[in-house]
Amino acid sequence: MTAPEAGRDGAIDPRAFRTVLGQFCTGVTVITTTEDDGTPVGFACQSFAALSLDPPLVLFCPTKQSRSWAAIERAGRFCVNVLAEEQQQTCARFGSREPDKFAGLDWTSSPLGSPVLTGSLAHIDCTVETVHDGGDHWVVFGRVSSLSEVRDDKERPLLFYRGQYTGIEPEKTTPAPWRDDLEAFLTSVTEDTWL
Ligand SMILES: Cc1cc2nc3c(=O)[nH]c(=O)nc-3n(C[C@H](O)[C@H](O)[C@H](O)COP(=O)(O)OP(=O)(O)OC[C@H]3O[C@@H](n4cnc5c(N)ncnc54)[C@H](O)[C@@H]3O)c2cc1C
Ligand SMILES: NC(=O)c1ccc[n+]([C@@H]2O[C@H](COP(=O)([O-])OP(=O)(O)OC[C@H]3O[C@@H](n4cnc5c(N)ncnc54)[C@H](O)[C@@H]3O)[C@@H](O)[C@H]2O)c1
Repeated sequence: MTAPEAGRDGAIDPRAFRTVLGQFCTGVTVITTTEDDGTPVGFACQSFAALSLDPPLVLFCPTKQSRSWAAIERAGRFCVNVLAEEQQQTCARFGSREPDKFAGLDWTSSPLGSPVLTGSLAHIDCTVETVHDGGDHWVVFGRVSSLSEVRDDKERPLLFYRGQYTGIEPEKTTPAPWRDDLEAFLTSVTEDTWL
């Protein structure tokens, strides 16, 4: 496959951007909050990451037109639901413009009052800390208020890769052999250790 070319003025072609950035496989989250009247709100979000351990911060990037972000900004709080492999349909619904994304779904309230989707792998309850400009998106830093239990180490995450949903192979619920080396790398503490 030939490399995507930049436009004549050096601009990056949006399709090429998506194709190349789509090589970066991630998990998927649904980020939720509630309106003042208690109406639940949420959207599918791939651009989520751990940011800081001390203080405990996470980040996500909503598009500037997002009505879910407008609701989160008003509420000042949100809950990150880390999706499990079985939640593909849920993800598709929260990635759509369906008017009632919560219809027929089971959910409970987090300690801060944001929706926790039943069946999620984990959830992270946050307050909005700061908001930064990110082109056509905002970069939102959230302060972690509380963390869920981890359900079961046999559960597998939903993944998004090349613009499609995928998952970890069924038999791969235990660490691969190379994992020992990775573990040693991740747990070695040096001045520039990230985690
Ligand atoms: C796997 C996956 C990962 C995703 N990751 C992200 C992510 O990281 N960040 C992100 O922002 N989105 C992401 N999306 C897309 C997002 O989930 C959907 O766009 C979702 O519908 C947004 O919900 P909302 O309530 O914020 O949007 P809505 O406010 O319901 O709008 C949906 C979309 O319509 C457009 N829109 C809204 N209002 C207007 C208007 N007045 N005029 C014109 N257009 C308008 C916007 O582009 C908006 O994103 C992802 C989707 C999927 C499936
Ligand atoms: N960061 C985002 O806002 C983001 C991320 C993934 C998907 N989406 C949206 O979800 C829908 C489904 O996506 P698809 O099946 O067409 O996959 P796609 O082929 O558009 O996505 C491939 C990759 O491109 C990037 N990407 C796509 N849309 C982006 C955007 N608006 N801003 C920044 N990066 C973006 C992501 O890294 C994604 O993994 C589309 O409407 C897409 O815009 C948005």
